[in-house]
Amino acid sequence: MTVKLQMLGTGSAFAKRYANNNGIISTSNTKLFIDCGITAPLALHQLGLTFDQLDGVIITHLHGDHVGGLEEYGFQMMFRYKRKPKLYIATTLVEPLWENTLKGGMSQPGLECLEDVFDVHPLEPDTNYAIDDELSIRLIQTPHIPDKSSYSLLVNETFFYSADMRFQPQLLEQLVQQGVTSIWHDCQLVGAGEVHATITELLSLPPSIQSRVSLMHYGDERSEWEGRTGLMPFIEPHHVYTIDS
Ligand SMILES: O=c1ccn([C@@H]2O[C@@H]3COP(=O)(O)O[C@H]3[C@H]2O)c(=O)[nH]1
Ligand SMILES: [Zn+2]
Ligand SMILES: [Zn+2]
Repeated sequence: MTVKLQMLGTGSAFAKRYANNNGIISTSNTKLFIDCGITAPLALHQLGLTFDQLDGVIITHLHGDHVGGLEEYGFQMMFRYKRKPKLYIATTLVEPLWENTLKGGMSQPGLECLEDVFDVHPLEPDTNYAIDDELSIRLIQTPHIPDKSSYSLLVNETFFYSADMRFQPQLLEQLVQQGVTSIWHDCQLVGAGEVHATITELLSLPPSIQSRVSLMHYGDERSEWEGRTGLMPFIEPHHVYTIDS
């Protein structure tokens, strides 16, 4: 049983050298986007893939670098490939994704709600969902922007994907105690970490945690930080990682 994760991009929302921090998680049966941001359609094309080669998408929160590609994804699947993609998303985000993000561009006669475009699978947090025999996903609500719901992903109980979150050392400690062996964490390299964990904060983690952390969602200044990130390597865009075996 092998789950693979390939990042379409590993950049922060404002990065220009790296595409948005979106991934493709795959098993032998299923291929899903993890988020589908503004740069996802072009990044997918640059990898030589098309939207119909994926089964659907898991959404973590409603920022453009995570959902800005969904209009093109939905329209391509509807008009080019004639199939509704699966959409795994927190129950709390179903209505706002349509009303606040997609409705302006997508609504037209026959397209009046999210379910008209996607095969919507609402997820409750802290609950494991078997996507297929090899892949289970649990949403964990984590702090990012005040009063705005945002979720991290726990995959097969062993792999934690922060998506966008502020520094939560106790959560990371608890996850490792519960058997998490790998943590992919967003990382702000410059400035104060108001909505993301900073590299300074992540460097304060003990070696027992740091040794399990890899860094993603970083800015264009990554090259200045090579060799200065403690035990935490940068995730490479496009590299295919095995995250569970
Ligand atoms: O209160 C706020 C809200 C947003 N922002 C910036 O906008 C970006 C939106 O995408 P992101 O969540 O990947 O990163 C965010 C930050 O870079 C911020 O600095 N403070
Ligand atoms: Zn982001
Ligand atoms: Zn965000």
